[in-house]
Amino acid sequence: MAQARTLYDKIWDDHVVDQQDDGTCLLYIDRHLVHEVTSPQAFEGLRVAGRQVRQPHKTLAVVDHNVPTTDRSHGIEDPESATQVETLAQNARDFGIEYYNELDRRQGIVHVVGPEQGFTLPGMTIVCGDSHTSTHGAFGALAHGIGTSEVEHVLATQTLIQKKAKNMRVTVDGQLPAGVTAKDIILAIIGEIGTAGGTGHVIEYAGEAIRSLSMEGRMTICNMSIEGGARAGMVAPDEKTYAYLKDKPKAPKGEAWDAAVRYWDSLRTDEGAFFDTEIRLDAANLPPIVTWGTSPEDVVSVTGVVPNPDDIQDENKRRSKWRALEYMGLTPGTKITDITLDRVFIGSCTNGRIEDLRAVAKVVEGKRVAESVNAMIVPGSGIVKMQAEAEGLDKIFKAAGFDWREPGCSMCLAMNADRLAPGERCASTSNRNFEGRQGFKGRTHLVSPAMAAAAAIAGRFVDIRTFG
Ligand SMILES: CC(C)[C@H](C(=O)O)[C@@H](O)C(=O)O
Ligand code: SF4
Repeated sequence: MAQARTLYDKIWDDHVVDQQDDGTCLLYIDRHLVHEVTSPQAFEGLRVAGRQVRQPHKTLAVVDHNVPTTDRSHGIEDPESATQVETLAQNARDFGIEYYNELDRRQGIVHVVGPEQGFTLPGMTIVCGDSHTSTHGAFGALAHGIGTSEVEHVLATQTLIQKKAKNMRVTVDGQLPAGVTAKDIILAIIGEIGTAGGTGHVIEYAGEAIRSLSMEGRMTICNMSIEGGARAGMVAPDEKTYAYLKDKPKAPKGEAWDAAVRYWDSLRTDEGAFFDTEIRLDAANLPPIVTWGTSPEDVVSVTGVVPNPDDIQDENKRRSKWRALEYMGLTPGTKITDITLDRVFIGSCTNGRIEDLRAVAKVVEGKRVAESVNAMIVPGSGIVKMQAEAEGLDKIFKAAGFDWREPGCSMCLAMNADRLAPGERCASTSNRNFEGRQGFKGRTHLVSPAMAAAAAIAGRFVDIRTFG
């Protein structure tokens, strides 16, 4: 009998082109996503070497990080952003790659766009010069970020040099309580394993709570795998995956679809397959989570208090957590629900999809954003924006006092004009709370969309389970 294999093993085996004695492999890459930040030198490298893109139709380019989220119909004012965007446009033209520019409805954050177009499919190897490429693993794909020199390598050869990672399984049993979401699951996992917990591993998320999640929820989970140190995260494909992908523009059609589904059905971890590391969590016990520090592992229940770093044994860790508290302007023992906010950011490739916006609308409908808070909602893509507007969500947001923007990465990392002022405190649905992430000396608390929405209304953190 053939050896039992994990989902990761199966996709890996199906893509190995060559293997060296030391385990170094050449892996075939099915899909390559390209954005404006990590691609300019890669294209320049091709030019210098006089090379072409090996398979242009397996490559898709989109601008997301630098674009302003205000009206772009009259061009981009900021000269640096304009150059970045124009460079990608030129590279796409020169190398014959499909490109969604800032005025294209299909434009958006690369990790929202791929699945939305059916460019992302189960069983594929997917790369992008961006760490949150792990998002696409929600479809049962092997998807991860690569560096700029690797972007050049993939453009030129449609392959990548890789060594196989270890297998890790995170099983989330039980059912999520009302008000607790995929975002809380992944923050809880990172809180448990730490930001280095997944190092050297590809994580497969399994269990009842994961199966119950929508594709959007699974994307939120896989998106933050990288924050737990893993190379990639994945969820085995199932009927929900197929329902999401069916009729997407680039998904297979007719008989090709049926054949694809038959293959996708084989992408399950076999009974008895080996995992180097196993973690188990019960969804039923999870509260809504808020981060208090400058690492995604700094998590606490909304009902809790800011922890005291003096309770930490390890001296280095104790010091770094004190530094985090100082940066965040917080004192141990402060109730999370006593923390007031200046800004709220709803968006990003973690939580900028339609389901996230629906969750926000449900919380804020008929209410007003607190006087002291400036709150913005940035849809993950033009398609998300259109869908939200078709459902009238934009009206609910604007009536409540939210700023409704054009799609892009925006204040997730503040590469455009959307940023925190020094000292400003923000509830954010994004994935990183590092120092300066949302603007110099800005203070970020990571939360779910519903928690961010409630915080915007209350002007401070509130427990979404009892908010109304
Ligand atoms: C700019 C890009 C390289 C970066 C990443 O790799 O993740 C960004 O998307 C981020 O989220 O920090
Ligand atoms: S939304 Fe944020 S995390 Fe996602 S790709 Fe853009 S900058 Fe990176």
